Formats: sequence, structure tokens, C-alpha cells
Amino acid sequence: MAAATPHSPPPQLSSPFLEYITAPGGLDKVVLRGRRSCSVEIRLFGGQVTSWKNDHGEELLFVSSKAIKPPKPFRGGIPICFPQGNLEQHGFARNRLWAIDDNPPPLPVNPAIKAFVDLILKPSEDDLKMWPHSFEFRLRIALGAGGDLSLTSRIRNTNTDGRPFSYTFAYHTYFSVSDISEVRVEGLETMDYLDNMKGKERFTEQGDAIVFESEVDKVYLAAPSKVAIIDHDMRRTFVVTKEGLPDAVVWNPWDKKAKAMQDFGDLEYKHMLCVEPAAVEKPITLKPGEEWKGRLGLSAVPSSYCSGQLDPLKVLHG
Ligand SMILES: O=P(O)(O)OC[C@H]1O[C@H](O)[C@H](O)[C@@H](O)[C@@H]1O
Repeated sequence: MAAATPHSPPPQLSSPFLEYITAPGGLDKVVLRGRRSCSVEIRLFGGQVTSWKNDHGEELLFVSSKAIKPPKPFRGGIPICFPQGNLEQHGFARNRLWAIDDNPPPLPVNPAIKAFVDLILKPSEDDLKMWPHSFEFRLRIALGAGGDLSLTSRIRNTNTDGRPFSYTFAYHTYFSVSDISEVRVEGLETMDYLDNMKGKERFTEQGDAIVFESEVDKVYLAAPSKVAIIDHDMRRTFVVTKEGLPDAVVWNPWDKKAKAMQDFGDLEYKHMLCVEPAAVEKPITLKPGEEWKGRLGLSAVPSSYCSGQLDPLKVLHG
């Protein structure tokens, strides 16, 4: 079966682990269901994960109470930032209607993962006027047996004129936290970063772990493949893993910027943190026919987490 277009009827997703929910105004969504109350919701608009719940049904991602409906990008969850450059902020992928990909090229899967969905985005005529490159962007979103979430992006250059293209990319992940002042990020200490608040000047991080006392907007360069977000009050640690994505953006707008943002509550900065696996410093270049792959893995584990122990399996199983 060919990939559904945005105007085709809802695809029949025949699996007890998947549900397709139709809603007006570009708000159709797919729900992935795991054990107990684990679930993930994905909006076709933006190909955006808007909810990830653990087996107690607790929400793990931040979504603003002031998030605006399409065609505006949606504040929260996991917006996909592509293709950035001299375009609208964060590129247009988060602002387009994606389709279900009924026939994705094979992707090695863990047989224990039953709940997954494949989406696809191709540029429209208008997109090609803005960014004159033909591409196929395939996104697999999977909910693992233990409630972990993974997003795998495959971007292929389908230009027929022989031209390469370059882009930057980010999984703009908004984590829900109890109180930003009590949160610590481990794994980025001693890393070099570009400070977006200081004209992208390069610095080296000092100290044992990263804590938050004011606005932060940094691009950590060549960041490790595992980063932990430790939420003391919630007794929860998010473990973020990344492949194919050298950098990690860390962002919290804090009070002043929060007030200036139309789609964000004045005090919501206290309950969110963005840690965004990304390729920012060096754009990715693809020749025609070439494909790039970038993966994000998220798990939420109880904070019996020991400092410096970034393996979630060890955290869970001792
Ligand atoms: O408002 P948005 O376009 O969604 O961007 C929100 C934020 O995203 C990233 O984290 C950037 O590093 C920030 O500079 C930006 O303010």
C-alpha cells in the first residue's frame, strides 16, 4: 500500500498496540499503547510526540497549557527541527502534516517492541520554493516493553538534479520536571558549548553537574551518547541516549523570556527542561541517494539512580 496522503481516510492500523484517532483541524493522532498505562501520543501535524506516559499513567513530557493549534508549531512534547538554516526558526518539519508510512524500508527492530508507527514527510511545491531540495524524511516512533520511547529519523536526499543538500537537526525534547531549581543534568560537565545568549561564543562547562538558576540556551558540542536528567523531587531520572547526533542543546527560558512567549505560561519554565539531541555545529550534508539516520532514546527510571551511573539497565536491575 502506498503512503497515505494527508487527505486520505484514516489508515486502518490493525494492532492492539496502536490506535488512530481522527480530530478536526490537523489534530489526528496515533496512540501507542504499552504495558499497564504506558502510552505515547503522536500528532500527524509536525510528526510530533505530544505525550509519553509511564506505567502509572504519569505524563513525562512537558506540554504548555498555552500551546497553540496548527498551523503554529506546538509548544511541548518532541518537535522535530528540520531543515534548519536560513529558514523559519527550527525549519518547517514541525509545521507540516505528516502521513502514515505504510511501507517503510526495513529498519532493524527489537522483536520485543510491538508498539510502533512509521511516519513520512515529503516536501510540498511550496516547501520546494523555500528550500529547493527534494527529500524523504521517515520517522519511526516506538514504545518499548519497559516503557522507553525511541525516535529514529531517516532522511534521504531524493534530488534528481545531482545536488547535495545540508541541514541541521534537533529532537527538541521538552521534559516535564517538578521544579527546575532542583534538577541536575549529568553527562555534560567539562564539555565545550556555544552560548546562544552570548552570540554563540564558545566556553567550557565547569563543575560537577549542570544546575539551573537562570535562563540557559547552550549547544554542547560532541556531547556523550548518554545524558541524565535527575529530578530529585520526583525521584525520577530521565536517561537520554542519542546516535548520529553529535550535539545536545539545553534550554530553559526562565521568567523574562517565558513572559514574552505567547504560547507559554509565565511560570511554566519551572516545570520544564529541554535537552535536545541535535546536529547543530556542523550541518549534515547528503548527496543524492544518500541517507542519514539519527536516533533518540528516552527512558525514565526511579532515582535510586546513583550519580555517574548512566546505564538505565544497571539502574533498574542493580
Ligand atoms: O520558540 P521556539 O522556536 O520553539 O524555540 C525555542 C528555543 O529552542 C531552542 O532550544 C533554542 O536553542 C532556543 O534559542 C529557542 O528559544
